[in-house]
Amino acid sequence: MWCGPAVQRGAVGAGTGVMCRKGSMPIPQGPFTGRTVTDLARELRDRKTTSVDLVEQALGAVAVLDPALNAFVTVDAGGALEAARRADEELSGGADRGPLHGLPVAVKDMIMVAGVPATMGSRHFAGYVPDADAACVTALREAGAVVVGKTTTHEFAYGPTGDRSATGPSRNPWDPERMSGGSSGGSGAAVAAGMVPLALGTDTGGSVRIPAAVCGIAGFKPAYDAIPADGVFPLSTTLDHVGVLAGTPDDCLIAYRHLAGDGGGPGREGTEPVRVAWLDPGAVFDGDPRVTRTVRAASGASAEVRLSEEVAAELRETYLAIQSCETAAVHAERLERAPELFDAEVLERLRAAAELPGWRYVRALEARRRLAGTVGALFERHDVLALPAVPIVAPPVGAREMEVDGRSVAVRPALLALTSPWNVLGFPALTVPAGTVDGLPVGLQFVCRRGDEPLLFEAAARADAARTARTAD
Ligand SMILES: NC(=O)C[C@H](N)C(=O)O
Repeated sequence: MWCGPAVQRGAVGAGTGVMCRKGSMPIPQGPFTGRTVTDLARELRDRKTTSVDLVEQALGAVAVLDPALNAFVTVDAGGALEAARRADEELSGGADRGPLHGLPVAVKDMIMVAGVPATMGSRHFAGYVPDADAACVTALREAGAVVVGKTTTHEFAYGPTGDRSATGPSRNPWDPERMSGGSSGGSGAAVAAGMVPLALGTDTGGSVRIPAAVCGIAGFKPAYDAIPADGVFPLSTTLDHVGVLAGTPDDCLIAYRHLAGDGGGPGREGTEPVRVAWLDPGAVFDGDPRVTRTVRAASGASAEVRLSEEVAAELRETYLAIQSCETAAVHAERLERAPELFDAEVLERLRAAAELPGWRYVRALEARRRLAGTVGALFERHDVLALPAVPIVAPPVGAREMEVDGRSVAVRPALLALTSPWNVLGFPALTVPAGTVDGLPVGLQFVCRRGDEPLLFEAAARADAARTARTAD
């Protein structure tokens, strides 16, 4: 029997012993598989579990499952158990901090957690221990969540493949020979394998949505700066976004409301149906037609829009120019002083980035303003755009070319093609599971304008309900 991580309830720690197989590969089912944040919050309030118990389940799952997946760089068992004990005391004393209170969460290793090593996936930061929490970690702690550890990132988050990290590649729970995506690949694998119910990631060109899509979970990149990035190591400061990975879009929304500087914005007021338009990905990237078909069928779109080839090309070039110049600025001293400490592929990208002339950056900033108007106009008649998050299934770990529909496709541009435009424009974008192709998950991405997040989540909830109904048939 072959079944995905989200199909069955937890084996590890829950004692059911469920392990699914594809070929000879065991598919892990951790204790949080199929348990939503709302389920866990109810279990805690009904005294069916405690935060200490949930944290012990997470730690147990990491011990059993992580050797095959490499989702975690650092596990803070002592700190987590202590925080869980405090959470239990507060809850039993009636001090309820809301749905995240007492829940174990994981944090990408680009985000600072006080007293816990932060490597950014790089040998440059071996032994570095920050002394303060990032703002998003403070917000999680204020919501009562318990940080159990730090997750694997592509070195300095500079790569969507998640397989170039000082501590080795993170692997996909659906098939550990495949990538879990990047750069928040550890967060994707940790949630998809049910080791934790929720994880933080960062997304500069797709790094939350890519792992979420290829690991079959939900991933939300909010509007630019909606979650403050203080205490997050930069990749490209005007493209970097902090985001959330979880089992369902609803869980992402719950976390987002606690993380957003503005409290997550207003709820939805109108009762009009959400107008969802399919954004034909063809002009942007020629991907796997089976992925496009599967995602489209799940989208609930009632109209179709296209970007011109020129606009698609301008979005791509703008993204690359802005990211290259900004990341070259972040790493200029390291590149000069200790280039040998970088992974070879990351070094090659950084060197190429540093070659780009300054006028390209200025032009790209101008283009970004123009593009916001052009693409923003699509939202005059539609509330939400739907498109695949990633136009191919998870490539094998280490692959840089992959056969797609009888052609050879370059993996990195393929992974980034449909997610990076929304970093350039700063629009909120959410991916949800949309089914499988070749037994591997594919993600459906919804995009909206800043302020329309309630519509985005409503469109996603509908697609999710339809998918769950289909799965149950
Ligand atoms: N961090 C990411 O979103 C990936 C990065 N933008 C890249 O180009 O590799």
